[in-house]
Amino acid sequence: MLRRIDLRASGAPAEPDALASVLPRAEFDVEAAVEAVRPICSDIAQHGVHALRKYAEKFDHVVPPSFRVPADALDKALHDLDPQLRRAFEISIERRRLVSRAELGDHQVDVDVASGARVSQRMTPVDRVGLYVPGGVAPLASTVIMNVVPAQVAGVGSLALASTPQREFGGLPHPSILALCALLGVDEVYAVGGSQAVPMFAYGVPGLCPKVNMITGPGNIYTVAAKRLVKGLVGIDSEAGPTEIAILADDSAVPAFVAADLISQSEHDPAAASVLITDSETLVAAVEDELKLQVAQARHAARIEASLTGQQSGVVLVDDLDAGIAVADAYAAEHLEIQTRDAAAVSTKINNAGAIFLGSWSPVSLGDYSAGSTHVLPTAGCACHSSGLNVKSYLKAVHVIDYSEDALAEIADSVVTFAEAEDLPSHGRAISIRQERTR
Ligand SMILES: NC(=O)c1ccc[n+]([C@@H]2O[C@H](COP(=O)([O-])OP(=O)(O)OC[C@H]3O[C@@H](n4cnc5c(N)ncnc54)[C@H](O)[C@@H]3O)[C@@H](O)[C@H]2O)c1
Ligand SMILES: N[C@H](CO)Cc1c[nH]c[nH+]1
Ligand SMILES: [Zn+2]
Repeated sequence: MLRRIDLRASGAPAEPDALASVLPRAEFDVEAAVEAVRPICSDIAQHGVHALRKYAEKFDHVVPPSFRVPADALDKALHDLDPQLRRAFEISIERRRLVSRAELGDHQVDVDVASGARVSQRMTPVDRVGLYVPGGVAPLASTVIMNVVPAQVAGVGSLALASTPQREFGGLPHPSILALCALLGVDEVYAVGGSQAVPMFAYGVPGLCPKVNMITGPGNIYTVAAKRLVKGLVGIDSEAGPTEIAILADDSAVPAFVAADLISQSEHDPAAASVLITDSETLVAAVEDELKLQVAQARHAARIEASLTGQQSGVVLVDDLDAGIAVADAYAAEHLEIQTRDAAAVSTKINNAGAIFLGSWSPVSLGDYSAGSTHVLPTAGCACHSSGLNVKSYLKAVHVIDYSEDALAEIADSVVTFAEAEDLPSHGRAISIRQERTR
């Protein structure tokens, strides 16, 4: 089922870039999708609600009676929430909040670089954030938690949240998403799908949604492309697109677990990527057998099969564990599972991954819902430069500079020299004028 990329004894490229270029990746990438969403973004910027209606009809096949979800719909969703599901939500919130508070840490910086010369750093939250929760393929209620909890812990003052309108629910987002918003105290909720919600948040829509300063949350390739387009006008978190799982495994891995974990992430999207990296032919054969059995029993078999057989998925065969580590690092997976002997030790050799799951008992699905970690993670190789969504994503570092007259005098010549070297003498003058005044 999985295509094979055999790097054994072939002198696999040593440089990470060259190695990455022979690994499985999607053909239709974010850059390609940018051209599809560019006109949508400018249409919404110019024509607001009118354009939102047009694209809701086209992509979501329902036009909500009101794009802003009424307060009573939020209350009703929470009231009607199944108690067992509510308990699962609460556990997930509790764990994500515990970890978020720890992420906040103690970031007070006050440094006296010389006598009377102090540089401090204050962390300030982004004022207003637009959060996106995917709902096109499946209603990802857990993504409400992954967005809202760290934003609240960071102290973001104004939170707006959007998710796809659902025909089945009269154009409202899925009730489980609304219930979680109510549970977490988010009352500004929109029934707007990803490639429309991003420009709505970025430009603002008069009479509906005030502009935000930052947009976070995952989505399909179009949602991610829209975020790339508006980046700069607003802040964005990492590009968290179609899900990826890479599993680095040796012959100690349990084939049924490996297959189940590959399938679990393929369930998200025909464009999702599932990659097995191993030096064991025996494991590959056993995983293939398991895939056949397990895919046949899966509710979303067609979607899973499309993902597993797509060119973004595959088995990468390597000579040994060290070669596997190099492949995993070059691939920079959103999720990397390590199912080898001494997985913890192996993980210390990995630099590039959105999140790392150790051993047989920490599958990605656990992280998706209830581990306490984030599930909004960088995809398409972005894990080599970006982090998953966390409390710090919503904070800005502001340096505060406080020098006394004597401390400035002490460094004045140095600054003037530096300014001259850059041919910016007026910069130097702003220093020397102060020295003249005080003489
Ligand atoms: N990386 C992460 O952290 C992470 C987390 C959760 C989910 N995901 C991914 O999120 C995605 C969820 O899929 P979804 O479809 O439900 O996402 P979604 O909610 O982002 O997409 C639905 C929206 O896509 C837009 N759209 C659809 N077709 C379009 C087209 N042809 N042109 C322009 N826009 C179009 C519309 O706005 C539609 O409302 C999956 O790919 C999943 O793997 C990623
Ligand atoms: N695996 C997804 C992150 O890529 C997150 C998710 C939400 N629900 C289920 N899974
Ligand atoms: Zn998932």
